[in-house]
Amino acid sequence: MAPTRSMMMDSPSDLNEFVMIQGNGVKGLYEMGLKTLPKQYIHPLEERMSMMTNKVVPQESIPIIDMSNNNNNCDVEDAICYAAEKWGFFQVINHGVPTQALEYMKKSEALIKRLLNILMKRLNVKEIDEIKEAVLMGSKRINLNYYPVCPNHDLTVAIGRHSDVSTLTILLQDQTGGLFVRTEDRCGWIHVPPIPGALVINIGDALQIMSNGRYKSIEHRVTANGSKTRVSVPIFVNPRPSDVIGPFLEVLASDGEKAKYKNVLYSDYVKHFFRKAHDGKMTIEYAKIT
Ligand SMILES: O=C(O)CCC(=O)C(=O)O
Ligand SMILES: [Fe+2]
Repeated sequence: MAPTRSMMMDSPSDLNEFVMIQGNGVKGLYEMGLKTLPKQYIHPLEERMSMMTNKVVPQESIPIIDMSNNNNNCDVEDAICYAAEKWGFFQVINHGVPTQALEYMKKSEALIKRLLNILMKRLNVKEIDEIKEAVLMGSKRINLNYYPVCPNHDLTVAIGRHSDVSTLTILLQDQTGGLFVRTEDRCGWIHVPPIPGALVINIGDALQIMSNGRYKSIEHRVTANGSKTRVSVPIFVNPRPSDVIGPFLEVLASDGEKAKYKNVLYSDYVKHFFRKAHDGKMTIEYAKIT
């Protein structure tokens, strides 16, 4: 029997050629009509959501913050800073950003600045001057993530456990669901339910470092789905590659706090992240003072 296209996909080099080099992605595999998951995508047992060690905690939920609550701006600021300190993840509604793609990218700038102003004020950074603005949001990247329907979806993950290397990430997701955030005790996962019109905000490693650990960059992952496709559009707000990041002096000066992280060149930090497969929160160890 002549080998079929799907049989060829069992060979790691053919699969790599088709998905990566020819740029077809996993979308190409889906369109080919594969009925079973190529074995290279099968994840070890301990990474699968079906395992007890990965239990979903349905009663927990990340905060949902109404940004239009202008009568009491202090409440909005408190809610954002508390969410950034405790959860590292929150959803915002009534944020003033249109959610149609191109407009979303253009108009997100004002929301990013508002969030960073609020978060900086709490760190004793009174003003975001040009230098601070560059280090906080000097470069941005937008991704368009398409997650096709996946055969044997329980044997794999769509995106493995990781934390983002950004300052902040702003994410627009469709109504499929599947994004999970690590619980504080690290024993379970909390689903981030799609809310029409909402944006998901998370703190990235760069802001965890610059805030000397006050704001948390939390591990998250995306599960594969056996019946529905999923689309998400994250905007990663980053320092520039040439920036050196470390705890802000204002944070350390406030109460003589000791630096938990050393100064690192941001491009080195990002290189370190991409040097290995997604592995939870391991990247930040690179900047930790031990
Ligand atoms: O698609 C999602 O919900 C999350 C994507 C993500 O975590 C990432 O691109 O870093
Ligand atoms: Fe992420």
